Amino acid sequence: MDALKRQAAAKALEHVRDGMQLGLGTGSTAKHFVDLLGEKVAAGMKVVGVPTSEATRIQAEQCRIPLTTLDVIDRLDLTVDGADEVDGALNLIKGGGGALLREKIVAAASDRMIVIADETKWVDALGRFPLPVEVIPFGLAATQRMMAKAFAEGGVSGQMVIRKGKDGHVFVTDGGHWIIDAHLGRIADAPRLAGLLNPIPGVVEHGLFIGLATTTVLAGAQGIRVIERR
Ligand SMILES: O=C(CO)[C@H](O)[C@H](O)COP(=O)(O)O
Repeated sequence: MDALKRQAAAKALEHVRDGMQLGLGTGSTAKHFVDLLGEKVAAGMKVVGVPTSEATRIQAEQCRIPLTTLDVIDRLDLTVDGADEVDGALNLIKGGGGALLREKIVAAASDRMIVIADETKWVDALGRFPLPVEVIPFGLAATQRMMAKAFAEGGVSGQMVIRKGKDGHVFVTDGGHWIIDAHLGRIADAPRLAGLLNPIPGVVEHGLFIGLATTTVLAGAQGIRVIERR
């Protein structure tokens, strides 16, 4: 599986040109991309990156990839990131690694977003992977009640679990928030559900990435498939 992730990352690297401003994703697949990009930079390629998490920032610094922020530049040419699920419309579930907020800010500031993944991430409908929702701890029960209402209106339901870290404590995001993983099963209309979650005050962001990915690179046993958004 790791070899497939690296293959997808290598394919995405073919889209990187000298002088590009890049969003750098988070997770085990994006980690391969940052590694490979670091090799290009060491060989003389000139790019600048905006990392989507502290983990990626540390990795990119180790790889000596020049970094900047969205306070200094206003647009990115390309973001390359992983995903937990990708559907046929290239809508995504992201946030398995807990970086969904910065990932969405960076993707939204990018002209293009290439999603890199092994083929197990390709799904008919989003939702088997629990939907990460980043929330403010204050008033959590009220937020969860509003989320349950949004889920019901969106035709889904399921358990909401506050994410814990490996140490057993509540997982805290880079932004200081918590994550609720919503076990919804199958989301028939992901754009509609995204629209229902957006206005909830205690919801900082959710892991439905609608209309952001322009390309998906899927690596499988039979080879690499590149799927462009229609
Ligand atoms: O959204 C993410 C992090 O917030 C990741 O991109 C997603 O979880 C996929 O990770 P991996 O490449 O390790 O399977």
